[in-house]
Amino acid sequence: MTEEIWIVDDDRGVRFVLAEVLRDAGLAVREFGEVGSVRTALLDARPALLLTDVRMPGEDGLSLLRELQERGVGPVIVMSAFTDVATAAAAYRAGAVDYLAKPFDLDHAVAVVQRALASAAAPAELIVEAVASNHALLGESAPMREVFRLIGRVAASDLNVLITGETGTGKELVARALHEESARRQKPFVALNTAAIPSELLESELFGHEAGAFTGALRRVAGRFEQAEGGTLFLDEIGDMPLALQTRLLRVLAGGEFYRVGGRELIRGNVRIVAATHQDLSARVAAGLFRADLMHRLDVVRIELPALRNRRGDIPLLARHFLTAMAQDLKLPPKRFSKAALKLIAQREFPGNVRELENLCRRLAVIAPGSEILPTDLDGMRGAPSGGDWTDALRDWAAEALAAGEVEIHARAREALDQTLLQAALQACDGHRQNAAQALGVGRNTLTRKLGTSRARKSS
Ligand SMILES: Nc1ncnc2c1ncn2[C@@H]1O[C@H](COP(=O)(O)OP(=O)(O)OP(=O)(O)O)[C@@H](O)[C@H]1O
Repeated sequence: MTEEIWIVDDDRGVRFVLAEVLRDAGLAVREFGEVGSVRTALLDARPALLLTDVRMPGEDGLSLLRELQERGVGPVIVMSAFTDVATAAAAYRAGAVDYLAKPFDLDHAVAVVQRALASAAAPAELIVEAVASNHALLGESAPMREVFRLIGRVAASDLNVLITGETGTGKELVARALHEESARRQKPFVALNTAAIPSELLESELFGHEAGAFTGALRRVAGRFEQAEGGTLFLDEIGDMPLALQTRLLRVLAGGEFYRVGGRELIRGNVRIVAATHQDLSARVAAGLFRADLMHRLDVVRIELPALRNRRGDIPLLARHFLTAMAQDLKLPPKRFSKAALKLIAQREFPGNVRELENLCRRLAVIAPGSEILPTDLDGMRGAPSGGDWTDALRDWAAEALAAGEVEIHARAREALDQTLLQAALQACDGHRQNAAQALGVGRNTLTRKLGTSRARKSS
């Protein structure tokens, strides 16, 4: 008998089109509208592969998935319209080999099924196929799918995680997702930014203090460790932690016990540590600024968040999400991006990463006049001054001029700079010298003199 693909979905339409396209691909298919009938069928048959929706009336697909996992039935591919990191992580935890975000492209669905069948003999590598959502952590690029996969894998464990990535790449969101996906989710998630707190206060901030421990300590205060009891403590910018405190933290992590500042009572804590840094921690270790043993203790699992410029594929999804969310938050009429505007945005550099994109969308939601955002709305809306383009060109020019043995290149460059700025300002101010001088932040006389020099040069 040909081995069958089983499709479990309460939506008859989805079952129908999926079954059709799989049959067209030469596969045998059997359809189920609910979990109960799958259970009955399992009494005398086994599928080659099972595709199941996660949310169905009555029993859901995830409990079926767990059950199949225990009985060694698989592989299973999960389908869901709730394509957030939480659903993806839960699916992988329960043993799914792949994930299809609804609505899915049918060719893509066939490819995913064929790939799962091909690798069914070998232990399947878990891949998030397409995760797009209106939940917190968004992304559909390959590097972000890898991040989701890691979150799904390690969230349930108590392993310490180190999240690295440039500023604004979403490190705190990942820390929260790790917490939300863990058994600790009912307990507190406590965040502490090590760089934002003066070093002399950091110890009592972390471990708390007793009344009278230092001047001004009137009452006993619980530190972040105690506040996070049973939950997750997120230590942001860990690379900036002073060395003395690193030693103390290491001892606490090794022994699981600590004293409040000025206290005698030994406190035993049960806290999962998730740390983050935008710095190269190994370089800090090499420079003697960070303890190697502490790094190893924190860096049990590492999640590296890619810079936004290295996952430009995520920009349209994020931009649309931020624009809609901002309009909703601010109770403004909804706006959307024109294709051309979105294309321009996706080409930007974003040194401030997702945070910078979020800020840009916030401004567009408020400022752009029409309901459709056009390329012209982006004029003058730099996330951060780039400067990169022309200074790069200047550097190349200088390198060439020097290589060619030219002299007095500084004077020539200054002259070119002055003239370029002057002409741009005059043009912007319709030739009005006083306004142009003001716009540039130079005196009118300076402007006239500089214009004079250029004329004198040209006529000589
Ligand atoms: N993948 C993402 N999906 C949706 N929002 C995101 C994503 N990544 C970042 N953001 C948003 O961008 C902003 C910055 O994210 P977050 O604070 O997590 O970055 P960070 O890496 O911790 O930054 P820093 O190093 O400066 O503390 C937040 O408002 C966050 O909600």
